[in-house]
Amino acid sequence: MILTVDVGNTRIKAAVFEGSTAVENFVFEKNELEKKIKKILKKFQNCSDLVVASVGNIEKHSFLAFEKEINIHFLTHEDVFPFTNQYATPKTLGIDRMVLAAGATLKFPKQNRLVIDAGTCITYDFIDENDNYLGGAISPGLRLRYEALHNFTARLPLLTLEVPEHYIGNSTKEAIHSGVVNGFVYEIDGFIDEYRANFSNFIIILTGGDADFLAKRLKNTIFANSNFLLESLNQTFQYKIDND
Ligand SMILES: Nc1ncnc2c1ncn2[C@@H]1O[C@H](COP(=O)(O)OP(=O)(O)O)[C@@H](O)[C@H]1O
Ligand SMILES: CC(C)(COP(=O)(O)O)[C@@H](O)C(=O)NCCC(=O)O
Ligand SMILES: [K+]
Repeated sequence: MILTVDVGNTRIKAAVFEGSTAVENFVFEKNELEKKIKKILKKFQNCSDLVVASVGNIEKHSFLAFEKEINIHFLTHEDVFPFTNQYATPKTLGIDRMVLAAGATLKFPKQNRLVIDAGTCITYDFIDENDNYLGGAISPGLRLRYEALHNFTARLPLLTLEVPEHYIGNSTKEAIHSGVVNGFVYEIDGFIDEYRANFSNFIIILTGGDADFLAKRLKNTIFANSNFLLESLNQTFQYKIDND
């Protein structure tokens, strides 16, 4: 069994895999890391490897306490990936984006793929049918948009997610909800339309903490898979074993 851990900028997601099946999923905060991992390893004593992708402020040493119990693989851009990286700054490419790109490449061979991860940030990653990773986009995620409006103005309240009644917001609150939620949805539909206009035959993978919320609201029909990053981590690790 493999324990996969995704350290994002908001929270930590983990899953135990038996082959390609996620047996159990976990979500927790950064300050709970050691306690939670300990608990998971106690429950799943057959776990042989722990595979981590971190873009948060959690480094390899945070896992050293488990070194005696389990093999630790803290992925970096120096690991083997199943695509050709054409990003101009490959060393600064987020490891989460590399893992998503690897998962998309392995799971959907010989086609263009667009991965959209709606987490703290929205990331767009495009891998063409010849397995070239071309890049994509980074923009603020849903909660970040609400927080930014409040943090960088004098008069805007901090609101939490509510679906706007109308695109014409008729109060401060409604205007903010419309700007954040509709802006979020229009942005993603706009990007998808742009890719569609330029590439035929491509698959879209939608993931991240806001994926389910989004999937229902996009003009484009896409199925959300909020487990795609953890599944991709599991697959990237298998690929690393086979190709190292
Ligand atoms: N319980 C929750 N705590 C925090 N964010 C949540 C929660 N449920 C849904 N979200 C949404 O998930 C987004 C963060 O997604 P996530 O994939 O966890 O981020 P990251 O991978 O960057 O840590 C936020 O924009 C927020 O709207
Ligand atoms: C863009 C990100 C902050 C997204 O993080 P997340 O929303 O998954 O927490 C992360 O992938 C990152 O730090 N990237 C480095 C810059 C780049 O990918 O080019
Ligand atoms: K993201």
